[in-house]
Amino acid sequence: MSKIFLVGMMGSGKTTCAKKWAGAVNANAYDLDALIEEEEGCTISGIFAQKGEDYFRKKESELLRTFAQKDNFILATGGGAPCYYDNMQWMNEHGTTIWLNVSSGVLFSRLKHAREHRPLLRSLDDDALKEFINKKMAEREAFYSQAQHIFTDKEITKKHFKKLFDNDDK
Ligand SMILES: Nc1ncnc2c1ncn2[C@@H]1O[C@H](COP(=O)(O)OP(=O)(O)O)[C@@H](O)[C@H]1O
Ligand SMILES: O=C(O)C1=C[C@@H](OP(=O)(O)O)[C@@H](O)[C@H](O)C1
Ligand SMILES: [Mg+2]
Repeated sequence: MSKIFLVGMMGSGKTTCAKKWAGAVNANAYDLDALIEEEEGCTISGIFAQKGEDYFRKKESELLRTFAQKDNFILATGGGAPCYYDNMQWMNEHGTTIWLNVSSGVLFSRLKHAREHRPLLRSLDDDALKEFINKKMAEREAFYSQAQHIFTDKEITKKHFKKLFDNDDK
């Protein structure tokens, strides 16, 4: 049974990879941000604006814990999820964790075109975005590095992902 949690910075590809990789392990793809939006009937940006980040973090942690009752999934978490409450420890205790460890240059090139839906990035110009990425990576690395598996840029492929679980079929 696969219980897989993808963690990493905004723009590392968690949402994209969960969808692309789910089939490789016959699992269902979920996205924590999408589940929060569904439950709140509001976009992530709207939740941040109307209820604040603390409220969002609480919801995020609560919804994460509903995965204790699920099986056969690959969950794309939000970039901040491992860094609040004891979420990272919880994920490590309940499944397999993978850190998509993408370099800051690649994150910048992706995020500069994808600021709109990310409330923490919205108001940043290019220089401020670069600074934000470096600062957040430094702060969050202590959490992300607790993941059981670490994929660096070139390893972030379906083939590399599938290899991790090949033994499960035998
Ligand atoms: N392996 C990849 N190669 C190139 N672009 C990617 C890759 N993975 C994701 N992207 C792009 O990067 C952006 C952020 O991806 P997303 O999956 O939303 O990341 P996250 O959920 O980690 O924030 C999107 O525009 C997506 O199309
Ligand atoms: O890094 C963060 O604090 C956040 C990342 C976002 O998810 P993605 O990592 O999927 O962009 C989303 O949860 C929210 O905007 C906050
Ligand atoms: Mg995402």
